[in-house]
Formats: sequence, structure tokens, C-alpha cells
Amino acid sequence: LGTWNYVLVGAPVDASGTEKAFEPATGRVIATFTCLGEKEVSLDVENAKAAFKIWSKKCGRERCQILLEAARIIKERKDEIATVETINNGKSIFEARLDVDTCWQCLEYYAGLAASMAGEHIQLPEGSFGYTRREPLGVCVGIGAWNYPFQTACWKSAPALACGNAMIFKPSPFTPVSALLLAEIYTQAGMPPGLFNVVQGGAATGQFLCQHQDVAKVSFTGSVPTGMKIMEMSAKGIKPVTLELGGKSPLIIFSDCNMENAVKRALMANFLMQGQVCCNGTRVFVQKEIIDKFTKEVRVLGFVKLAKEQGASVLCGGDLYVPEDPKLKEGYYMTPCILTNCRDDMTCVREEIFGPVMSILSFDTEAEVLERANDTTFGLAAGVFTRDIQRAHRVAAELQAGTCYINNYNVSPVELPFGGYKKSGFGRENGRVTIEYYLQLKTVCVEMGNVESVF
Ligand SMILES: NC(=O)c1ccc[n+]([C@@H]2O[C@H](COP(=O)([O-])OP(=O)(O)OC[C@H]3O[C@@H](n4cnc5c(N)ncnc54)[C@H](O)[C@@H]3O)[C@@H](O)[C@H]2O)c1
Ligand SMILES: O=CCc1c[nH]cn1
Repeated sequence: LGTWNYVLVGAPVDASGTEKAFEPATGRVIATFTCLGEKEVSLDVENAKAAFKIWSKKCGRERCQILLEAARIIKERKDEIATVETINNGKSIFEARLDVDTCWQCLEYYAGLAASMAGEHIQLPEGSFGYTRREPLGVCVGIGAWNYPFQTACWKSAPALACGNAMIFKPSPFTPVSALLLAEIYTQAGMPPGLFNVVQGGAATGQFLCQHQDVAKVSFTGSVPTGMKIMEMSAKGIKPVTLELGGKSPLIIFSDCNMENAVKRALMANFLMQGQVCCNGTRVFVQKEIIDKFTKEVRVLGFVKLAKEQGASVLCGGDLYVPEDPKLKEGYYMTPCILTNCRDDMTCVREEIFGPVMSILSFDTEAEVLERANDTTFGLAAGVFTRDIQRAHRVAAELQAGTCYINNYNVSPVELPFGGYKKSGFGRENGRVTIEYYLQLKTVCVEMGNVESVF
């Protein structure tokens, strides 16, 4: 790929230094970029405001057409986007391609909704009436984490743009590259310049964006500590905020489950994307009667899966791993780790590790496992494996999590809302409900007769 130097908005006038982006597989520097300062951020907001004026006047059908064209281009450029993502993020090309699929699907989905957004007509006495208009918020800011760089940019921008907003997106400084491809694609599809802008930088640049008086909303994906700061800054400006934060999600496996499915999905719930998925089911509660069988099977399948990927005999221990290929010697690797005999009070069970580490915990009864599963400050996701349909729904209803999976884990169809309970955040991405987070409601009250004064 060579080395890139991106300066996105004119010449930097008060930029706060540069950052380097790496290829985790080899450790090489693939991009150097300027972290934008307050003046560039303001210039970007001005550009976005100008674009918003044009875009917000378009009808839903017109916005739909442009989003559909962008979705088509993403499909056409799928391999290129996935390759960039793999180089910069380190995920496998197979997973990166799946991510890109979720992105064009997201654009298609919100394109479909764009044309159907409508208010209500309400009849009042004496022929008077009211109606509601669903209006965009203005310039929205999206701030992303590094684990799903292109997907996060799409999941935030598609509903925002479909609703008629502009968006300024700041990717993580670890993964600054693929969001630029999205900006290029949106422009190619026909969006006005400045409607979707990418701003590079770290915490300081993020703060300038959140604090800008003309920013109407912030949608943030990242860790709980940063989410708290974003919420504080947004509160000062009375700005609505969406927080998509971390988790430590429980996956409950009852003894009556289909063992093969439970084992396969427990692996997916922990080792997808090197374990760096926010909703991973890293606390695996297994009912006592089957814990020995489950532990044996999960290890066997783990060995097989890894052996296939790496072509070698594999450890299951969370050690640093140095590949034999000399090109990969400077990269960042560890072997997947399965911990058994865990207790609820252990740090590995309580805190988000954000790496390939599965903790297996034993339980006896449904009531007990529910109490233990919910005993966390997080509430992003949860899963249950059982053949008992009543129990499946009873448990899903009791789990304190924004997404509950029954007999599956770690699927994120764009049609279903995704987001957290408790400290895992609030607001949603995906699904019809997300348009509520990018629209404001105006009531128009219309008098058809004469009016009196009480004075
Ligand atoms: N719930 C979800 O949908 C979801 C999805 C992906 C990742 N995550 C979570 O993200 C975390 C990992 O991502 P990370 O390490 O990049 O998170 P992070 O909180 O360190 O950084 C996220 C983003 O915030 C920016 N940032 C940092 N400090 C800031 C500040 N003071 N003001 C404004 N912006 C600031 C960073 O530059 C980055 O772009 C994990 O906890 C993971 O669970 C959640
Ligand atoms: O990392 C969390 C976001 C996500 C979950 N599944 C796909 N993307």
C-alpha cells in the first residue's frame, strides 16, 4: 500500500501533531496522518453545514437513490475495502469481507426507510388540525473504535444521512484508512461535498468535535471510560448522544442444548475477530452435568479450527505467538485462550479483555445462573442455548442485555436494533428504531377559525 499522508481539510493551521497507523500483521507503518486541531474541525463543521442545507431539502426518495448507488459501489469495491481493512485492522480477509457485506446491506436498508419517513396528521376541534414533521438534527458527529472501522462508519452514517443529516466521522487513530474510502464512495454516489467528512485524530480532535456548538448530536462507539467523557461533553451542550460501549456478556449453556451448536457458537462468541468484538460472550456459563463434555469438545474444536487456519499444531494458552514467516515476525499475535474453573469474582470474568479469552463457569440452576449472568455493570449482549422453548424465552426476558441470542451468538443483521443496557450504553444502531435517534419531531398547530384574547 505504500505510505500515505492524509490532510483532509485544507492546510493544517493548528493541527496537534501526526499519528502513524500500523499493519498489525507485520508491524510496518502504513499511514501517517495529521491530527486535526480546533480550526480545521470548525472548517469541517462549516462545510458540513453547507452540505446539510442542500441535503436536508432533498426528499426521501432522492436520498434513497444516492444511498442505493453508494451501496452498489461498496459491493463493487468489496475486495478492495476488505483488503484495506485487513491490512490496517489485522482481521482475517474472510471476516473483513463479511463486514463489508453488512455495510452495503446497512446502506440499502436505510435507503429503503428514507422514502417512508413521515409525520402524522391530527384532527382538532372546529376544523383545526395539527401535523408533525420529522426533521433532521443537522451536523452529527460519529466517533469510531478500531475493531470494525468501515462497519462503524457505515452503521453510523447510513441512518444519519438517510434522515437528512450531515455527518463528520472520526475514526480511531489506529484504523484511520477505510473511512476515507467511504467518503470517496459517498461523493462518487452523488452526495454534496462535505456531507460526509472524515476527520483524523485522537482524543483532542474528538473533544473539539463534541464541544463544537454547531454539532447537533454525537454517536460514539468505544470504551466505557471514553463514553463517560463523551456524555459529559454532550451534556454541556444539551446534545443527544448515542453510546455504543463495551461489554462482558454471558452465554448460558443448559444441559439440554444441542451440544454441537453450543460449542460451535461458543467459539464464534469468543474468537471471532481475534476476540475483539464488543458483544462477545466471554462468560460462558455451562450447566454442571455437561461441563466436562463441553470443555472437552470446545478444546477439540478449537484445536481443529486453529490448526486449519495456521497449518500447525496449536496451543490453547493465551501465549504470545511468533509466526515462522519472517514478514510476520514484528506483528502482534497471541494464541486463543480457554480458561476453565473460573469464579465470578476473578478479573478475567469481570472485566472486558477485548482479546481471544473465553472463561468457562459452571452452574446448577436457572435461577442461579440468571442472577450470576446479570451480576455485571455491563449489559450489551447475552445468549442462551437450550432445547426448552419456554425456558429460552423466560431466560431471554430476564437477561439484562440489549441483545439476547437464543441458540445462536454474534450475528448482527441490519434489520435488528443493536445496543446496550446499563454501562454498555444507550441508543441503538441498526433496525428501524435508529432513525428515531437522528430525527427531531416538530409539531405544527393550525387554526382554521378566528382567535380570541383573554386580555
Ligand atoms: N457497543 C458497540 O457497538 C461497540 C462496538 C465496537 C467497539 N466497542 C467497544 O470499544 C472499545 C474498544 O475501542 P477503543 O479502544 O477504540 O475505544 P476508545 O474509547 O479508546 O476510543 C474510541 C474512540 O474515541 C476516541 N476518543 C478517545 N478519547 C476521546 C475523548 N476524550 N473525546 C472524544 N473522543 C475520544 C478515540 O480516538 C477513538 O476514535 C471496547 O470497549 C469495545 O467493546 C463497542
Ligand atoms: O464490536 C461490536 C460491533 C459489532 C458486533 N457485531 C458486528 N459488529
